[in-house]
Amino acid sequence: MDFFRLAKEEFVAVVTFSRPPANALSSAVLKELSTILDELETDPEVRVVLLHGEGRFFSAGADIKEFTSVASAEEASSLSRNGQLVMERIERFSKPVIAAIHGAALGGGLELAMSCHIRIVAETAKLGLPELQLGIIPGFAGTQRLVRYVGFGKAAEMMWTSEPITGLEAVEWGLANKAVPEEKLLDEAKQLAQKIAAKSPLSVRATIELLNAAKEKSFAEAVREEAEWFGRVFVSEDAKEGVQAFLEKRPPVFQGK
Ligand SMILES: C/C=C/C(=O)SCCNC(=O)CCNC(=O)[C@H](O)C(C)(C)COP(=O)(O)OP(=O)(O)OC[C@H]1O[C@@H](n2cnc3c(N)ncnc32)[C@H](O)[C@@H]1OP(=O)(O)O
Repeated sequence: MDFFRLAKEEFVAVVTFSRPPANALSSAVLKELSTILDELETDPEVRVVLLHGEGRFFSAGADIKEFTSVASAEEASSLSRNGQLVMERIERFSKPVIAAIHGAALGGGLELAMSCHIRIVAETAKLGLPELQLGIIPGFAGTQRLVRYVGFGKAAEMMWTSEPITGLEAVEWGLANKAVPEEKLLDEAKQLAQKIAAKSPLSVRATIELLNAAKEKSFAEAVREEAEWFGRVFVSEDAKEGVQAFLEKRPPVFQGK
């Protein structure tokens, strides 16, 4: 691996993005991230993925230096589509993906963070979509995900001014779950990851599918799916264990079966 390091701690895979100086998202980075996701998806020892950046930033976005070799509209569209597919893969990943964001998550860096299921931010982190400053637009689905988190007006303002918001503002605006002092960021994110990893991977997976269903299906269709998932999960060994543990007044131990 050239751009990421992987450490597994008690069902949590900590994925460290390390591409100095800015953790810029080149095509090669996106390809490697995809390969890592393939590996983590089938690893039974991994129940939650925690993504963070090494160095000064989570990620300063797509690799601007790479843009100079993009010659045509078709090539640029394909760069955008390729990034969108990786982001979509993360949003649909069968295990929770948490982003721990410090320094800056700008452009593609914020688009990556927005495709994760949960964002924990450093209070002082800067989050923004500054692409219009470069005379371009967000291309890794940022125009669509940002508006879902913060609404039309704030999304428009963030893009049109190119000005980032702080981690604290991101929580106020609904873009991040929790803001903490930067020195506590990784610990807080790991604690959250551990809490989720203690749940049954089957019920967690079902909720990811259902949360994503809200994105594209009608309410009626999605709640029908909820009932189907409810049935599937209800007859699992983990469901028996959860109920038994409650009755025996002890914490459940889930096996993912
Ligand atoms: C479809 C997706 C599209 C996109 O994502 S477009 C990109 C959107 N992102 C941006 O526009 C952010 C660009 N970067 C910045 O605004 C600033 O940088 C920062 C705020 C992140 C940091 O500013 P400061 O602390 O003054 O540092 P520094 O000297 O500007 O950057 C440090 C080194 O990092 C490189 N760098 C920063 N961002 C990128 C990037 N997105 N792609 C490639 N390189 C980047 C710089 O060039 C420099 O490098 P060197 O030390 O060699 O001069």
